[in-house]
Amino acid sequence: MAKTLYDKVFDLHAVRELGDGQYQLFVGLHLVHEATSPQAFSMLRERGLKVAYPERNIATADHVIPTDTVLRPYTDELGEAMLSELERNTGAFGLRFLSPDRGEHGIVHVVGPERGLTQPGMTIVCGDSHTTTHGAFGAVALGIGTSQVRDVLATQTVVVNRLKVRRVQIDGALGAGVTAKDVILYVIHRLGVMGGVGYAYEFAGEVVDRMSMDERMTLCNMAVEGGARCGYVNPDETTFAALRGRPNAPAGADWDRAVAWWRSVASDPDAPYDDVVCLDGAVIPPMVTWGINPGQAVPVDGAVPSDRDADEETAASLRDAYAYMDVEPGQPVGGLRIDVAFLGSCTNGRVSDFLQVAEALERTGLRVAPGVRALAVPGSNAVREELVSRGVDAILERAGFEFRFSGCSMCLAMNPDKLVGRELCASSSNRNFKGRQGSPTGRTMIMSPLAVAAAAVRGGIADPRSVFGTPAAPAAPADSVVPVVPASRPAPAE
Ligand SMILES: CC(C)[C@H](C(=O)O)[C@@H](O)C(=O)O
Ligand code: SF4
Repeated sequence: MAKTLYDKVFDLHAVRELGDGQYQLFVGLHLVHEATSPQAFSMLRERGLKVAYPERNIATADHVIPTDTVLRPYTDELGEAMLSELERNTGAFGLRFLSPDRGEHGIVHVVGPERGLTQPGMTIVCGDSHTTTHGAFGAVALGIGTSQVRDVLATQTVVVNRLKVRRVQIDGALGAGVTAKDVILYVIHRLGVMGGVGYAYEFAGEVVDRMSMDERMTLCNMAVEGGARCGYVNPDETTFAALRGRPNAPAGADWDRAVAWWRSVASDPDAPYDDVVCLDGAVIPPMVTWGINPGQAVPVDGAVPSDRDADEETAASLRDAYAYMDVEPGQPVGGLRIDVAFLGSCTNGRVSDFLQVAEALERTGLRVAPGVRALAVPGSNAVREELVSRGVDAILERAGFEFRFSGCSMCLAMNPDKLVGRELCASSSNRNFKGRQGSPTGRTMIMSPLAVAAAAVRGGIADPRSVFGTPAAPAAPADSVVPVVPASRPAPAE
């Protein structure tokens, strides 16, 4: 019987059916970070349990680590304490730890793919909602909670519900200057932030087929912001080319066998879907959020929507957003003054994101506007080293960006990188919730890296197509978008 990738991978990993739509699923790869693992390790200790398959559990540090230095001990005491705890836990339980001290660290959703750990046909979990990112490689990748982190450590299995599958088919061609970030903001705006609840999103169609792996990761990263527990793209030649030669990818005869198997897990052409949504790529504009959830987005040359014809619940959430963001219905988003520009995160902190911005800044000679604090934070240390080797750090710094060490940084501000007071931030991250970037009253507008750069140089929200001209920088070649990881130590901070 024809099947989707989701159903094939799910069935191959289902250990047993528990009833009520629940299954015990074997986990191929469990990624661990410092924010959601401490309690899980404590629970193992309390029960005297070991980690069942240590080699299938790999840890990194991302949420709390500072980005202005790599020198230990960190001056931020909480960050230092949480990192030390992760070091202790991974040491005691025999997990591989991608240590900042060896320059191996990075945001969990950046390091998995760049190390070739993320592969098609796998089940991947992590105590982090944006685990959906790994679906870009044709994996079934799910965010889990801390008690499930405990379960996976102890048994390498997790109890999950089987999801329905919605094919989100985007055909046609994107306009010049329109990026994967705009596509996913558009999808979420159209289908709603709760539209994907109960579904896995299979992203497909001509637009997705043409995307690089970096772009597919941006797309899948935010599937969860549209309510989908999992998002994926069927593996194809782009996927295989990106995996070839990576440290943990199969090699030699194993490679050919793996590729044959990876092809076989892709959705069958006649696979049945629970729902299909078809979108035209040509009509997608550069998007920017104006409100307090990722679905409250408009074209960058659009205006804050009115609550006039909205149902009561929507109207209430619109009014909440107007008040928090200090905007009015009908007000154009273009020109809204920003205080901070943040380039980075697991959504858009990869090599091609920074290359695209550097190309635009260098070509136009534009500089960050006075009064704007602009941060460029690579998603991993390997990304940072690749950017430095290409001279991208110098280009960004000449244009007025601070070029930092890698981490989650101001995406969530569980570290010293925070907004202050009512500051408004143009951000390439994925969430614009109230207080998300570290100040309880801080404001976030989500957009593509190019739009962040446009806002940085204009001092306010601006259409990247008019600031930098079109067509925008071509995407980086597919073989360079995810660097093959070096294992060197980061250069010490000045
Ligand atoms: C800290 C972690 C639990 C959280 C998540 O699950 O996504 C964070 O990464 C985020 O982006 O909000
Ligand atoms: S970069 Fe942001 S979204 Fe991604 S894992 Fe870190 S905090 Fe979460």
